[in-house]
Amino acid sequence: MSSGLNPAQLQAVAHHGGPCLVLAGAGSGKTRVITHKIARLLQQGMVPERIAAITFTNKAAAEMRERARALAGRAAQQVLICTFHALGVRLLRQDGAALGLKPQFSILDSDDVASLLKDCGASTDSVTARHWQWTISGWKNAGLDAAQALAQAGDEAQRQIALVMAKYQERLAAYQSVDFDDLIGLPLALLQRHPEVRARWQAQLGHVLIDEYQDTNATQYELLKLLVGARAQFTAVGDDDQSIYGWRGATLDNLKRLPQDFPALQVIKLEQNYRSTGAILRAANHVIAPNPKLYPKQLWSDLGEGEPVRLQACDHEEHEAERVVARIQSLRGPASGSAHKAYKDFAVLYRANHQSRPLETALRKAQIPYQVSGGTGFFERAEIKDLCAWLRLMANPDDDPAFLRAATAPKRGIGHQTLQQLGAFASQYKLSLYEALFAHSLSAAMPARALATLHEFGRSLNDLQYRARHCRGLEAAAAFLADWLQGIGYQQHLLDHADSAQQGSARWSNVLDFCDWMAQRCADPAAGDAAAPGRAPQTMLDVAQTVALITTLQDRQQEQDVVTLSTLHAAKGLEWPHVQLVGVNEGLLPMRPDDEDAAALAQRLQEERRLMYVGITRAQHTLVVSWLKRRKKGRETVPGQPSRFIADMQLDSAPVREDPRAKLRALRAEFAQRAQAQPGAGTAPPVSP
Ligand SMILES: Nc1ncnc2c1ncn2[C@@H]1O[C@H](COP(=O)(O)OP(=O)(O)OP(=O)(O)O)[C@@H](O)[C@H]1O
Ligand SMILES: [Mg+2]
Repeated sequence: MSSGLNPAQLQAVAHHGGPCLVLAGAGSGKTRVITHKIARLLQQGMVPERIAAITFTNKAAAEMRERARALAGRAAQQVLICTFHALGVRLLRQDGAALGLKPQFSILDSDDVASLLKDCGASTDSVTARHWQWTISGWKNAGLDAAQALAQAGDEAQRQIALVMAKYQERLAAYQSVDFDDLIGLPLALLQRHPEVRARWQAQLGHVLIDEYQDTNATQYELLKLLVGARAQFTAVGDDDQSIYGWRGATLDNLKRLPQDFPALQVIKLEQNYRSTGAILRAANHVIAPNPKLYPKQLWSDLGEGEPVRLQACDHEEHEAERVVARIQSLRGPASGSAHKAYKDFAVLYRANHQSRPLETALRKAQIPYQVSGGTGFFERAEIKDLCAWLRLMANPDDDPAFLRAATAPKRGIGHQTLQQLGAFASQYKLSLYEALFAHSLSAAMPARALATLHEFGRSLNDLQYRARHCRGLEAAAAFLADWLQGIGYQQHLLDHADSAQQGSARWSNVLDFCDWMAQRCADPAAGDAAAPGRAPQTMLDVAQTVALITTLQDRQQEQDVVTLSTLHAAKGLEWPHVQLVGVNEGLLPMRPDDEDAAALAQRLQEERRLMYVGITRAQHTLVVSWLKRRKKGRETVPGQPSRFIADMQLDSAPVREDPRAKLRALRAEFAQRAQAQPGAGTAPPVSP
């Protein structure tokens, strides 16, 4: 079990009888320490239920469970491996009664919270409402209740928010509901106020392990302290350079506090990176260098220099997406070749969710299977599926699944029964639904009113198709799209069916984004189409045909071998052989809100820099970084600048000669491992700093 661990990792795994912190850079095997330590504890006879391992995401938890099972067999399945929030649920379901919470309490998601806040008097304007929601969440994360928030409110606006918070908390209690912040805050209150519950949990947990410790927030830290108690049997692993959740209240102070709060803390540093080639690691080290150092560390790799990191300047998002696809296709090589690579070896990472849309479009066109991690894929969104159904029908009126969806999105008086009757008629005469619509004998098969609504739908489709065929140029396209959406009342439909104003406007903004893309495709190059210079203008019908092509591909969701598209945040802790970072532009990464003061901005930039570091260090063998010469800003297209982080990577710097100490370290590690393998061997020598 100790095989595949270097001496420092082994030291962390073997450390027993007190608190342990592994502090190390990306790819140095911190997560590996956790899985091996779970296995070691089980091997030493600890009951699985007494071990808890806390990860940052459900995905990371699933992966850790899998790895632990591979190492330790079935016993690992009983180990509690979950996120802080899932642990909170466990605590509350088991012992929440002490706080007046029934075991079957419900958990509100962010949209539920938004609408409940609105009921409690929060602003109905979506931007302000979001600000209120964030403020309340921030207070709750800082451990403040409504009365404390009111007492420390700096101005009238804050007082208003605190008053709404008080109502909101009352309603939550009345509805037996909790929000995400409560999943940490309430268990903390539970353990603080009820010594007998606290003692029981402390006795139950033999060892607690925490991955990505740098991203815990103050409340999570307090909860952890109460869970481990004075015995402090825990192992935390983390990297201050990868702290990327400051915006959600995570604080690096937790790293500083650990040695103060636990004087017996054993700190172990890992320095060898097992993930990335020298070229990739060097770029990562250069990028993070300007940030202030909490704990200095020097990462090295003996995987060789590898391929240079490639930089690409792209004309615009679509161009970038095409190059991403081309690279995947060329690296994958012929399916039969020895160098053939799987789709799952590739990841494309970006700063913000909305950046997935052009990538998804290009991957679909090239029939490359992908999954969007950390969010819903653009083409999976209900509103985009609705619009695509209409477009598919314009391209091919005989597309029955599209007919069924478009006929009811939005609802226009065509009921379930009418569609069933139409379907029965169509299959009897071997017609498509659309063809059946205009068949003479249909009138005998269905009531006149139903027939009239169906005919009206058919006529509006015909009309759209006719207009789409003749629609060319940006202005005509914009007018076509506006008329279409207005004609079917789509914006109202979204607002009526959203759980909150915020959700409705987010969906509408996706629709507008999609419309922008379509309009650009129809743009007349003579009119200066910035997004697609040199491309022939298309009619709206051509665009509809492209959409039909890319959205009717068979559903590849179930496939395992897929390219990953992910935000940088959701990529934390993961690794892929081939990584492309896209949209590495000033204004995108670093992302820059306008309304911050200088001090906040400096903090923000440090966090964005860590995010870039996280992105680079996901790559094992190859890394491509691209930026856009023209990028979208809201609804406009503006000239793009490469991110400052690109210059900081110093891609043209000569490869440094391998640190001569690296070889010595590797030798020493090998020696230590051999010594371990010898019967009767002593403990591993301590690792030099
Ligand atoms: N001693 C080792 N020998 C061989 N491979 C190792 C060793 N330690 C770690 N690895 C491998 O290196 C890669 C990175 O390890 P791991 O994911 O545990 O690093 P990490 O420090 O948790 O990274 P991150 O900071 O990105 O979360 C994994 O593929 C892992 O299997
Ligand atoms: Mg990790």
